[in-house]
Amino acid sequence: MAAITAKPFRLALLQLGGLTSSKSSNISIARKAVLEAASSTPKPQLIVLPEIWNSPYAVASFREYSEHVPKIGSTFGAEKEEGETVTALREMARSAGCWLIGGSIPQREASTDNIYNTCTVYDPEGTLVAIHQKVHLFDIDIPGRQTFKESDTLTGGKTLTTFETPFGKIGLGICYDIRFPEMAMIAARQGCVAMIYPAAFNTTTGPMHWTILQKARAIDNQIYVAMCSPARHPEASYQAYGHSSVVNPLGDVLVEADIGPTTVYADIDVDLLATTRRNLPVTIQRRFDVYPDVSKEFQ
Ligand SMILES: O=C(O)CCC(=O)C(=O)O
Repeated sequence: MAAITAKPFRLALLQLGGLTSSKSSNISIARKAVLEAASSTPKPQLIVLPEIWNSPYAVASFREYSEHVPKIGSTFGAEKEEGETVTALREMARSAGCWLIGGSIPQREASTDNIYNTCTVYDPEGTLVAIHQKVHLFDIDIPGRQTFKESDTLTGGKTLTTFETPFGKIGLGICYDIRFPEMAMIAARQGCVAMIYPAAFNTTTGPMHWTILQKARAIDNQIYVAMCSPARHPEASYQAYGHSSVVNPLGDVLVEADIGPTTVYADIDVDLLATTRRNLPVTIQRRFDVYPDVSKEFQ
């Protein structure tokens, strides 16, 4: 188990409202919210946007709204080909002077023509520091209530993603990824202080599982867990759950939005990570020598 080296930091989750089918208007909404959060006191070090905020959350829209995402390490102003949302996100991070988890956007990979649900992360200079392509695609069918099949348009990512900041290592997932506990466990064991999920649950599975999943990932792994949703929009084809929230390593909900547009803030107390792990030492009591490999059992 990698040691956690982290410093206290403040997290802001932007539950964007008023999103429409206009990408440029959605970018303006995001920019305004990022700059407002950055000018709040105390200033947050890390700002998070929700899942698929620049496009309608609809399988039929992802290709039309998709953009080119350049390579990790690419710097502000250096990429001529990148999509307009990536350029805007770099500029937001720079103007805000904060780390920015840019929610997720549809990404088109030119070499394969695949479309991904992709989260990009920027440092305060606007350098692209991490890219997470949603690994577990949201394909569910609850008859009469919620049916969605991302795999009609999207391809699942093939890698897990963490990134380093001056205040600690952060693990990334996107929405449905939270249902797969291995991702959070691996990130925690690699030294992450938090798992952060841009997300957009719905009004069926949100009330069922949104909070309990965050608590489960937090308690299992003794880390912070955050999910950032868009606000509910009565006219949208997909009704997002809202309720952006942060859960601490003990499983307490530190902050939870309602359904409307808002920004919620949480202070990440790294001492609590150490105390929780000392008092309830499950992280060092795991018996990997006993657990069989069950990865083939359900195939
Ligand atoms: O897991 C769920 O219930 C919702 C997931 C979802 O909405 C998504 O992955 O976009």
